[in-house]
Amino acid sequence: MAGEQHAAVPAEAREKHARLAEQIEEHRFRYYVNDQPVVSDAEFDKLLRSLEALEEEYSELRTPDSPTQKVAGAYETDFTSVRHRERMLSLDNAFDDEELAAWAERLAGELGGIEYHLLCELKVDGLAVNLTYEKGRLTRAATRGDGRTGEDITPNVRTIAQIPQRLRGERVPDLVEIRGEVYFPMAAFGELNARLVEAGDKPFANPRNAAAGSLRQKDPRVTASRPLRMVVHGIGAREGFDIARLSEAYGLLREWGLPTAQQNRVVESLDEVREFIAYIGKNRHSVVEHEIDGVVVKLDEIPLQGRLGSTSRAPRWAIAWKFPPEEVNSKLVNIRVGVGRTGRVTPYAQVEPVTVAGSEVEFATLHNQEVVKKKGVLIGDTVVLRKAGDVIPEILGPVVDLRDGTEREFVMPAECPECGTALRPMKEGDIDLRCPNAQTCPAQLRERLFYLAGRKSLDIENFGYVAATALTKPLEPAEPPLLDEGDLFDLTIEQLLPIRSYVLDSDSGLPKKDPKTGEDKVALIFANQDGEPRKNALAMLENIRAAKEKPLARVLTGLSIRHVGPVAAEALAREFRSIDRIEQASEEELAGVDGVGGIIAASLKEWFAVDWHQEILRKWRAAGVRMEEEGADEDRGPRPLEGLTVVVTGTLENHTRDGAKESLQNLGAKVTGSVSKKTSFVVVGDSPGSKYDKAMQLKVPVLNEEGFGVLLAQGPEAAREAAVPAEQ
Ligand SMILES: NC(=O)c1ccc[n+]([C@@H]2O[C@H](COP(=O)([O-])OP(=O)(O)OC[C@H]3O[C@@H](n4cnc5c(N)ncnc54)[C@H](O)[C@@H]3O)[C@@H](O)[C@H]2O)c1
Ligand SMILES: [Zn+2]
Repeated sequence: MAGEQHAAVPAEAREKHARLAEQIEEHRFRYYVNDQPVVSDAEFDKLLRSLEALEEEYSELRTPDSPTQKVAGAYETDFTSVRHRERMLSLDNAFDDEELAAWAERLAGELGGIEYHLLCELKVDGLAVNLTYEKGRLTRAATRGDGRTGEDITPNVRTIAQIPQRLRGERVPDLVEIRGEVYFPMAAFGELNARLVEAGDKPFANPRNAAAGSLRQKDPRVTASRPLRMVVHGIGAREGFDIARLSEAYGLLREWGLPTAQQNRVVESLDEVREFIAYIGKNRHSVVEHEIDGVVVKLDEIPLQGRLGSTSRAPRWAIAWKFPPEEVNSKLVNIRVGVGRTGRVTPYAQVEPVTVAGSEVEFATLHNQEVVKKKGVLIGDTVVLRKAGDVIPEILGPVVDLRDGTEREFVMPAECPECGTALRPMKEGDIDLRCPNAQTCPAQLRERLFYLAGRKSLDIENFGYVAATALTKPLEPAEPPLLDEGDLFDLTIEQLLPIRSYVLDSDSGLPKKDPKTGEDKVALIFANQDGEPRKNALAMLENIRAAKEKPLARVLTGLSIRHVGPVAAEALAREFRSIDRIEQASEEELAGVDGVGGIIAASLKEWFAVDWHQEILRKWRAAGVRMEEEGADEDRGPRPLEGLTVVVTGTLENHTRDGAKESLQNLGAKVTGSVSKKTSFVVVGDSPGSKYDKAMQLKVPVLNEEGFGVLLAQGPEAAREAAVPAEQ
């Protein structure tokens, strides 16, 4: 019989099975014992799936000791092994809706008409732990191990503040096994790796490994120093209490002082499960402080769970919906540095292109040279790359166990990669290094031009990264048409036609490659092959010309004055109505403008004091760029409230908050958000809150809506008469 079955399986399939099984076992060992996996979970899952597919085809290969049939984790380790009273299982997975629906259908079939509920939970990406409480006291904590026996980690678990040593409340049972997940909060992960690297220890590749590695320490004092947390998500053996629904059990667990999840939801239909999955999928990074790799759907009725039972590795009454992986492993090919608009020099990682969370990733930011050090990554490392939603891709950590000695440390360059100027921190003590050549560094100028042409500033169409690069650092002619932004509005088509430059990829900003030669692609940017102007070059010039007429706030934004973004520019333009007036205003006057403040005021003063900035203004003015709002010189009418500072709080009956503010500003008053001794009046409507109390405390005159009317109509003297007298 056995002989016949063997004959049915081709030798290659058998070999492939053995090879895969061995690989899987090795990865499991690295993952569960060393806490240092060398492949991503997605890659691991793929291996396991191929093994399953093979066993699907040749069922003889599905022996009880196949990796597909076991809860992984029967290893000799440094810890004493302990037997769980009830088995700890893994979960079956659903990777698509079809698999989920098939599970739900099977469930309904087996229950044949009995009413039941589904409990949706988050799948916590941590490590499974079993807590045994006897007579309410925590007597043992263990890892899952192979599901029957795990590692005794009691002293380590006792260091986790969130886990009660003693259950509180009235209905504490004689015995209960609590199952849950210990995790490492994402936000604390970088800090831990930085500490490890500094101490010369191996950094962790991701938070899940950090959780496992921190908990499985020989010395519990080390565990105690790590910010581990836990969520409970199940019950094992129990004596002395009975409960009908798992969702109700969680309520009880919470009363006992155990950390249960906040997001669990009981539903009745598969469609509601789908809704929950969709909602969590969308809010994966905002609902909790830990990583989640999916949603677990469980049959809520505990007696019915028993009826369905389990396979050798997983319950039939639950299923795990897996989210697309956000972590992949890739090779760190190089660390390059980029120069930003303000000259800040930032290292960034270039990895072998990989697809993660639906998009291809080739670059990840590294922020500064200290971050590179703290992450402990070396050029040539295999690294764990994370792309979470719309967030910029990030390197979590290196896979240290794959190093072969050829990796090298990143060295921050001493000179600007674009203009060769020696880099330095702007202020003493700054971590960030900058290229001090703000005026003509092609990188900084390119970024400024790109910003100036952007939607928040002058919004110049046909003027993108390619044009900005070509105008600041062409390959030909040797002298670029723009050495700073001063000549922007004087550009002519004759200047543009001969420019040859790299053809940049709009995503990466790097030169495209010529498919034939493999070299960086170089071309005429503004002219076609016959040397005639391209349509979009002419359009760009036309749009630059038209931009001269844009409102003052946009022109101000386009000057790339530090901290002066569109909002501050708007406030400045509204208040002063011309660049000259802004320049002439004192630092105090500038700082007093709502939406401006001290930092921006100082930055403006600094900016106007620089010669080449003045030269830009001179050239722009000569070219006809708008330097003042229309009617700026006309009489603005009387300003009877000039010099007053007013706070408006609470709801007014006859004015909106903005309306009240505007009326005050039109009459020359300054409107601020917080009450101080310098405040002239506080206008209060209904439910005014703490600002009213503050006004009373500081004895600032308080106006009700009627008093506010007096202020607008008759001025401060009359308003003071109408003010609510402050408490003495
Ligand atoms: N990268 C590697 O080399 C490597 C090696 C081995 C395993 N792994 C990874 O480990 C995982 C496989 O481990 P597994 O067998 O534990 O399966 P699993 O992680 O897919 O699911 C089972 C586990 O989910 C946990 N869980 C989290 N939230 C839960 C909840 N709300 N309710 C119930 N259980 C919950 C439980 O602890 C349970 O043991 C996979 O993600 C796999 O990729 C990776
Ligand atoms: Zn430079």
